[in-house]
Amino acid sequence: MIQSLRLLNFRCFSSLSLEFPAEGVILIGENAQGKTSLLEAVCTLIRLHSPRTNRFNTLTKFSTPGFGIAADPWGQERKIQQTANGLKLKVDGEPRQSRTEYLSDGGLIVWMGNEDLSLIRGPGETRRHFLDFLGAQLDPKYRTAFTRYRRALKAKNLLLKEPKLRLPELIAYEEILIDHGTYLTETRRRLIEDLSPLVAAAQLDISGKNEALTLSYLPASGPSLKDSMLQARQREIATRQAVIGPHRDDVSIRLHGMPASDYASEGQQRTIALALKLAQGDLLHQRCARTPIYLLDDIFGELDPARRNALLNHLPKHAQKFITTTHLGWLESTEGISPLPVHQVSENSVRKL
Ligand SMILES: Nc1ncnc2c1ncn2[C@@H]1O[C@H](COP(=O)(O)OP(=O)(O)OP(=O)(O)O)[C@@H](O)[C@H]1O
Repeated sequence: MIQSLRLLNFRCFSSLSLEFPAEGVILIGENAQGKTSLLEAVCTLIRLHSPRTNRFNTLTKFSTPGFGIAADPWGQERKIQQTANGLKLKVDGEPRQSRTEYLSDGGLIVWMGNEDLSLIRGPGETRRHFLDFLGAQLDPKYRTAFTRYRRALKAKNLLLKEPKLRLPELIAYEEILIDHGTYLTETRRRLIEDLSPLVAAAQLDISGKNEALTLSYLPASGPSLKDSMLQARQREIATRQAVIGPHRDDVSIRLHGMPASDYASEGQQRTIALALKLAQGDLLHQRCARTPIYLLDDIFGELDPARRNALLNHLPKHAQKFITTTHLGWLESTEGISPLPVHQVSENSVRKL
């Protein structure tokens, strides 16, 4: 839970200091006023990750040298500062030497936005990203394996592009990829097993219908990543790119046994996307001591009252919610949310209504 948030040169905000109640807040404003940026700041501070970009530099306000975010999630004082010399991290005034160390006792986030539809319609990358964001929150070793795998994959791909084959180096990178890739593959398989019943339950909750929703993991390798990689080596050398490994995994999402991307209606696809994110939160809530913070970016205007109410009722009772919206037309027909205070975001400043 966050009680106070301070921003310096973050996106469109020069300097901002806000207080939030335990139950959360509704942030209302016209387009391009900074609503999403506020949610992004919370996500970045807690998970060192922005759902909108992989490049921290883009978070810095134009023409300023760097940004800062500070807040007090779960009673700790956390601060991150992006400077010309990189990212500086502090918890309760003490520097944290690495992102892994900073995240080791950090908090949990569930982000829900309209772009979640791409979990159903988009490329495999979006579904891998969904698993990675969850995996890294549940298990710090997952994040380490992911980072090392990605680094080794980049090096292997560069090596495969060299005019002359350097086999011993290629084999050395393959060993790193097999080691960390196997951890990622096994963890992702378990995540899908654990998520499956939760997604089906959330789907039932939101749609109100018994629509059979199933998830299955589609690894881009056989039962042994090592065997698959060895078998593919000649092909990878010929095509000059690494084609085997968790960077090519996918997740199959089926409604009534048919691929949801091709057969589900737009409304059903939206419901499935919500169910996936709710299940993500349910798993975090079940497994971890802390309740996730829910960042809901402009999704309520799009939902009918029944689905909106079902979604809100599904969230853990004491979860803090940050909800952005461009209008409050939906609020009257929504149960269980009226005590949330409303803050107006306008021209890069925020005031309580
Ligand atoms: N690095 C940056 N420096 C300064 N301004 C930025 C930066 N990045 C984005 N902006 C601007 O910040 C403003 C707020 O963007 P944000 O996405 O937070 O708005 P929003 O209120 O969520 O809008 P919408 O309702 O359209 O989603 C936009 O005008 C955007 O162009």
